Amino acid sequence: MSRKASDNVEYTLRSLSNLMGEKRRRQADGSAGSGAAAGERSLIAAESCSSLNSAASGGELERAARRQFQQDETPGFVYVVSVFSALGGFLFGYDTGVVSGALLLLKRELNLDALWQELLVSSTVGAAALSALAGGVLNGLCGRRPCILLASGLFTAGSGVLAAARDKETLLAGRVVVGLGIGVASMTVPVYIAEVAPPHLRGRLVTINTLFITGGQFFASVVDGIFSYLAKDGWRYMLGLSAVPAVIQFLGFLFLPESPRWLIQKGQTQRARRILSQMRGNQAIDEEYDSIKNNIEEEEKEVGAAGPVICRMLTYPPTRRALIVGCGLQMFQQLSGINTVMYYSATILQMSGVEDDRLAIWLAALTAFINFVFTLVGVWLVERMGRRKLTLGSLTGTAVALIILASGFLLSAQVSPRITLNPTDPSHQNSTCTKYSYCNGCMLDPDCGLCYKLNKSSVVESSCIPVDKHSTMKAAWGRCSNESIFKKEDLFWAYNFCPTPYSWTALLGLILYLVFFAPGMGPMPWTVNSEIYPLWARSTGNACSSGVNWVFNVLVSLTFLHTAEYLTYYGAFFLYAGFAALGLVFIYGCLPETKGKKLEEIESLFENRLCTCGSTGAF
Ligand SMILES: O[C@H]1[C@H](O)[C@@H](O)[C@H](O)[C@@H](O)[C@H]1O
Repeated sequence: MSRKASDNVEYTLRSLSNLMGEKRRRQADGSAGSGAAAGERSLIAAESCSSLNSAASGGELERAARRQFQQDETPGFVYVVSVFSALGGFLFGYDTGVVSGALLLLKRELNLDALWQELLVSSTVGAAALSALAGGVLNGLCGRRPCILLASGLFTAGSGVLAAARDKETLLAGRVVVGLGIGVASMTVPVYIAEVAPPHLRGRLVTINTLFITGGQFFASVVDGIFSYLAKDGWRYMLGLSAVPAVIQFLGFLFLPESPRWLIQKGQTQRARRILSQMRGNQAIDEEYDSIKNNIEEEEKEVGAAGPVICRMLTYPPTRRALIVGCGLQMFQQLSGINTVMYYSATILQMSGVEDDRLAIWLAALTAFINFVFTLVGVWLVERMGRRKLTLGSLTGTAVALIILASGFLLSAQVSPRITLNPTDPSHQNSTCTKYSYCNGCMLDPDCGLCYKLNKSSVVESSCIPVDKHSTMKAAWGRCSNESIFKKEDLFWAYNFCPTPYSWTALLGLILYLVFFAPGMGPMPWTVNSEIYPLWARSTGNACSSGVNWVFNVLVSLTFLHTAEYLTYYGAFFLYAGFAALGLVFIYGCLPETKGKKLEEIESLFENRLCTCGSTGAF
């Protein structure tokens, strides 16, 4: 740095600290009239900014100084608004997570077959995909606040219908309504938080939404655990409980404000100014307000306002690139298999030697807890490491963990115990279970399980028997058909897994997977999408990318069992590892760093050709 430049920097920092001292003094005096003070503050900000601009390392320094200037000034109101919005994330997590436990009870009480169970799970995710897409139009037309109110209204209505349902058709209707709420919330909440947050806190506050998603999933698994002991009507509590946070959010948002950025776009400038200054406390808002306003005007000049937003997005290169990056991130999040791993976690843990089947539901809670705690690590890291490094690091770890997980299944398959006994079915019914000579084939058949004894640690006297239709915890007939008797006789029943000495490898893979996935690949796709689109394209961009997330969520979960049947479990997890590796290449090449930038500055990051980020030397 030249002498002149460093003098300049020093001068700038000194004047800034003087200004801050001055400002604090004035606050303590409490003497300045608010109007005059605001005017002065604007001048101060303008002055500090213009001198900063002339500094040698201009942009970077300006941002650092601005951050310092603003750090302890963020009013609590921004946090309150963010937490109330993130209740949408909590409901998203709760309602997607709670259904597995509820189904265990429902299938017995309402005699649900496999198709209906599948319908009750996928209808919600399918409805979420559709409403996330429709949410783009609603957000653009009505604003963020009415959409959040609509989502919490849908959550409340849906949980009411579910709790009171008398038949499976009503249950299906309730699950669809809840799904519609999830879709709208999943695309609106991150956008709203990003628009009200100051730049230096934006990543952290939006990531809190994902923390609430994983928190909701964890809470759901605990509720599932508690109410699973209540065989009659336990599911009503499980499904109905989400009405509580939904009502709280609805009531809260009756009093919370609209996004100032949306208001400026709609020409409601007075209201926007008032809300912005409420969000920024005693800081000068003129600079931010002007930059948002100028940006909107420039965007309209550059891109025009005619035609559907999605067409304008696709024909304007920076937004087209942002859309590819946003949708790609969401696609790779789901293709890395998070929801399969979560869903399958109880079995993986059982494989590793946990024998008590009652524990299965609590083991799922443990997995959800690890996911939650490590999302918290993401909240802590996002403003330190930045989005790019965090996502790259997280996906690398996720890919390695998937390879370990897959190897665990592979090793287990290779030493899969032989089936030594072939007892005949007392009712002489035809079953596929008798055709398997190794446990591995028996475990992959959803209709069969392994009944065996242990001699030291090796499996002896093993047979592949049809599973009981009402409970996967016991066999339909024979030695393992009565839980209390077979446990006394030192017999074991394995459904969906094979007892092998390598099971711990899968357990290690599972834990590593969550530890790496949760801080980065879990939250970053949502966080990055909330900030990479210019205002005119933000609702549509987020609607599309959330839609992609939900569509791939359905695809991956629905195809898992078939994939496992064709490729076996280790094949399925190697496939996810392959997707994660592809995702790494994509993210390395295409994801720019958005940390600390104003939303209005981010568009410029997509001005260069797509996938040139890796060549700029930024990790
Ligand atoms: O970011 C979230 C989070 O990682 C959840 O745990 C997962 O279930 C969702 O599919 C994902 O979108």
